[in-house]
Amino acid sequence: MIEIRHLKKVFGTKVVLKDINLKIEDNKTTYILGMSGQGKSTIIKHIVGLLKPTSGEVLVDGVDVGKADIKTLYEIRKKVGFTFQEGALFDSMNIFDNVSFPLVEHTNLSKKEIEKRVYETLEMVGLDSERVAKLYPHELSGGMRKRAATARAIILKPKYVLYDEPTSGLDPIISDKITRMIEHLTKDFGMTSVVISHDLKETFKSADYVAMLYNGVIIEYGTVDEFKNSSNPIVQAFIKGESEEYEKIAEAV
Ligand SMILES: Nc1ncnc2c1ncn2[C@@H]1O[C@H](COP(=O)(O)OP(=O)(O)OP(=O)(O)O)[C@@H](O)[C@H]1O
Repeated sequence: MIEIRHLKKVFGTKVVLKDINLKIEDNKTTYILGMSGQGKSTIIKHIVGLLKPTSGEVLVDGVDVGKADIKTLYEIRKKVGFTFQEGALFDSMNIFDNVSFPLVEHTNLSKKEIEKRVYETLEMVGLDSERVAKLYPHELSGGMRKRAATARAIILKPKYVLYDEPTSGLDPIISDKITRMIEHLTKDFGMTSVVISHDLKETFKSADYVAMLYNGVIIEYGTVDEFKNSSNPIVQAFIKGESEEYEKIAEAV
């Protein structure tokens, strides 16, 4: 399980995360929602140790990531795959080299075994492996690039996968396909997915749990139905996309 306890993060004088408490259930898909700039990416960067908490802790299977030494961090990164918005793939490498990169870095598998695993994983994310392996990222569509980035994130067969806005910039049909891919990886391969999103349609389709971040804390957490029925006015304004209402409440608190 991933557990976040009293996580606080301050950049300079800016308090981005005040007191985050969240348990990510195993083998489920948890969506983290919130307006731009609220700190959603900042939360998941703590899970893989790319950022250190100002205070509080992030535990991955009981191990405190913020206090982990390099060797422990290396083990955690094998367990937690992630795809980030920026720099998801290396532009100068073809898809095969991009996807095989973690295997080359973290394992002693033979060339033949690596090849087998890369091709299998490309198929798992719904890509035609023979066709895309030799292509470069710029030769793929946006949706295909997200799938290839996911292939790289899951190539080490991680227990947890973190997705940073996997459907942003994609049309509704491709977004649906990406959501189905995440569902497939969670349900059929027993992964635990954490998805950062603004996309309510996709969230409501496939989330087991939804957490909403606002003003440095998680203001709502529950199943999709619980979330939709939240009595929190900020959650309701966010769901309805009512900017005036949202700002009015935000100013009042
Ligand atoms: N390394 C950093 N140094 C300084 N400030 C940072 C750093 N990383 C993030 N921030 C600031 O923290 C805030 C939250 O950023 P973050 O990217 O986590 O938000 P987000 O909710 O994921 O936003 P979006 O939905 O737009 O991606 C922003 O104000 C950002 O400028």
